[in-house]
Amino acid sequence: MAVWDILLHTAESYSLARRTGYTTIYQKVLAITPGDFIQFAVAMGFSNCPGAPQLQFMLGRPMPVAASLDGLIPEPFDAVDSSIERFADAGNFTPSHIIWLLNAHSVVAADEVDSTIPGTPFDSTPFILTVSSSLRLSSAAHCSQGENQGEVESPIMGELHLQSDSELPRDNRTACEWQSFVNNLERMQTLFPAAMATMAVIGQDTSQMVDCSDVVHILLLRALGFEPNVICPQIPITPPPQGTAHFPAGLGIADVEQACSTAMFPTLPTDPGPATYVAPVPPA
Ligand code: HEM
Ligand SMILES: [Ca+2]
Repeated sequence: MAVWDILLHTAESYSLARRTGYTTIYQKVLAITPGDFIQFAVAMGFSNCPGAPQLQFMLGRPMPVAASLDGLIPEPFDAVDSSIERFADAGNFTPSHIIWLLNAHSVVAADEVDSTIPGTPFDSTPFILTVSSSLRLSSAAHCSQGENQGEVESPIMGELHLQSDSELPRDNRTACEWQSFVNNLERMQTLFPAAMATMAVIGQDTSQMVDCSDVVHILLLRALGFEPNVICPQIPITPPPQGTAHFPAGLGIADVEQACSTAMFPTLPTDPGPATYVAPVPPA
């Protein structure tokens, strides 16, 4: 059975779990807790995107005891001050850590911000983890959306631009950090997984956890009835994108709102052709 077949079955189990109650299904079918499953899915999902570093996966989160309180997770319409405070509360994250983590939004599409257009990407390359910060500095907004709470107009047709992803790159505490990732894949590949490893174990006693980064597939195999001593493939590691960062067709340095006061935005080429349009991603 291929890894992808296993993932497919896991997705089906997940969907079943949502319908019938997490506790029973996670424990009896998946044999891991919801927290471990979510972190496992994150490690697998990100590690399969070209350009992505392999993420650590620690096993051993307990079953949840209660729903999270409202207001702990930053909303896209929150003020920058508030988002910074929430991350600081959660795990001593600095404003820079938030920017490191927000590299994740380079492989994301939104279903709920505007439910009439599910699968709308956050950048022009939703399947590639890119150091794509540049366009979030653009002010050449003309996209027809931008009418929902937490959403602002986007510089690219078909892209959904969050208010938080628009304001953090312009704030003087985070603008230079944001810009520092442009055309610097190595920086992203080092700092993003480091911050993810910290975030993934917030509130956990890591001395009671097991580092399963190299054996994540075994969990799935066991859940599907295979013996866990099967020799499993590693998390697939895809090659990074080649070449330098570039502006999507139709945009360039004139569209960049310079927000970092200590370094100029790098000079980048623009893709040839008509103005970029980003297609929605297929439904999950
Ligand atoms: C200021 C902090 C953040 C805000 C306000 C924010 C907000 C959002 C919103 C509104 C969505 C779209 C949800 C939808 O409509 O389906 C989203 C999606 C997503 N975000 Fe963030 N986010 C933040 C930080 C992060 C961080 C730190 C990560 C990971 C390191 C992350 C990873 C993702 C992922 C993977 C999705 C896609 C989820 C899916 O496909 O269902 N976000 N975020
Ligand atoms: Ca991308």
